[in-house]
Amino acid sequence: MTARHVLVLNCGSSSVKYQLLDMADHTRLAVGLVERIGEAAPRLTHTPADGARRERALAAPDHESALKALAAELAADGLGFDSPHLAAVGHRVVHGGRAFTRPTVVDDAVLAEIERLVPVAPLHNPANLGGIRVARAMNPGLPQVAVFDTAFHTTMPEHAARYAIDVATADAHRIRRYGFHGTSHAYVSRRTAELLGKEPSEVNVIVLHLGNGASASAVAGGRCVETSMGLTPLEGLVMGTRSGDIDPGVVFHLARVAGLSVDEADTLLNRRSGLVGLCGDNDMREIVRRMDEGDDAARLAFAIYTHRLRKYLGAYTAVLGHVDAVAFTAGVGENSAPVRRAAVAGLEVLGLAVDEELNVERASTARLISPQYARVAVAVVPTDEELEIATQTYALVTAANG
Ligand SMILES: Nc1ncnc2c1ncn2[C@@H]1O[C@H](COP(=O)(O)OP(=O)(O)O)[C@@H](O)[C@H]1O
Ligand SMILES: CC(=O)OP(=O)(O)O
Ligand SMILES: [Mg+2]
Repeated sequence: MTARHVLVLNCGSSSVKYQLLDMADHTRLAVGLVERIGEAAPRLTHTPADGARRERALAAPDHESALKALAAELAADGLGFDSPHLAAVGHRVVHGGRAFTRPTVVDDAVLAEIERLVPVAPLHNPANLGGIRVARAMNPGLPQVAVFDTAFHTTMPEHAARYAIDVATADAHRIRRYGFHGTSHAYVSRRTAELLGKEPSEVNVIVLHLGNGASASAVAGGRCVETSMGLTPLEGLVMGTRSGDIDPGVVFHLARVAGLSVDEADTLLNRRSGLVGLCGDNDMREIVRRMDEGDDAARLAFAIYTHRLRKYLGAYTAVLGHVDAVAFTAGVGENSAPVRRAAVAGLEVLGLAVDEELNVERASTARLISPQYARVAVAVVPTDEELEIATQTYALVTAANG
């Protein structure tokens, strides 16, 4: 019997998302979420293959008890960490620095390197590490594979990855553009090539991953050459709660004039800025609804968000020289026709336009929304980070065993 199930774990600071996939046909055997870890009233939601959702409150003050609880749910269906069908656990690890350019089977040296990267990803890597350690303890014989958000971006040329700051300081503290959401950018750029009937090596694609976190990438012939997130996931596009691009002088001003500590400035820019800072909401559905009712704050937030997208489309067109497609993905990119319309508005000069009838259609599969005559294809391409993590994990462990 071949073990061909892969459990994918995405451990965030206050949540654990998980999926169990059968790699023979990519069916989801279980999908679940533990949320509000370390906060009041943590909850677990578990949906097995038959769709009969189970929910329960959880006394989970930490990631360890969250993982034990999700393992118990899986075990109840005979799919626990000791299942003979389970080939590996694939972990989303946000920061892999420059060391990790591909998925990696975790051993003590790999754990130590991920730990070494905590100072450049203090919000993400500790939770990712916790997930790996607990999963390993639950079944020490099972391969644990780390799949890094940063890996896809390690092909960026130095002139895109380096900031124009003192080189010695940058090197001493590993300050450079790493980029994130790489698993999604890789998957979506590949799917976009497929949609065009081409090989990834034949096309240049701009991917706009617009979820709660949001980032853009320029992908030339299947390789990332530029991306909007930087040392941390704070740079670039306007996000749900993060500011994206800002004059670094703002931070000095907040410290010297507004009297904020470094941690307070960090919290302001990461958690109380972006859409939520501008209008009090970070859900794009709510913002569009308020805008339609004439709400000025919502209208301005939407305008700032989409203005930033147009700037990046222009910049990345210049970086790539020739663009075959722009792909919208993640929660906002896949679902918000108004955002897609506004993001390309006025960019006919770049060959960009959407066909409004196609744009407002609702579908869950990859599709083109540009008019037939358009020079550049505009596409909506649903991302699937879990499937991509599972695929990379399975490929690695089957190659190792074969
Ligand atoms: N139908 C919709 N219309 C507009 N925006 C939507 C819709 N559905 C989801 N979203 C947006 O998607 C966001 C979440 O995106 P998602 O990719 O799931 O985020 P993440 O994985 O980063 O948590 C929500 O904050 C919401 O703004
Ligand atoms: C890196 C990052 O921004 O991730 P997320 O979108 O999951 O917050
Ligand atoms: Mg997501």
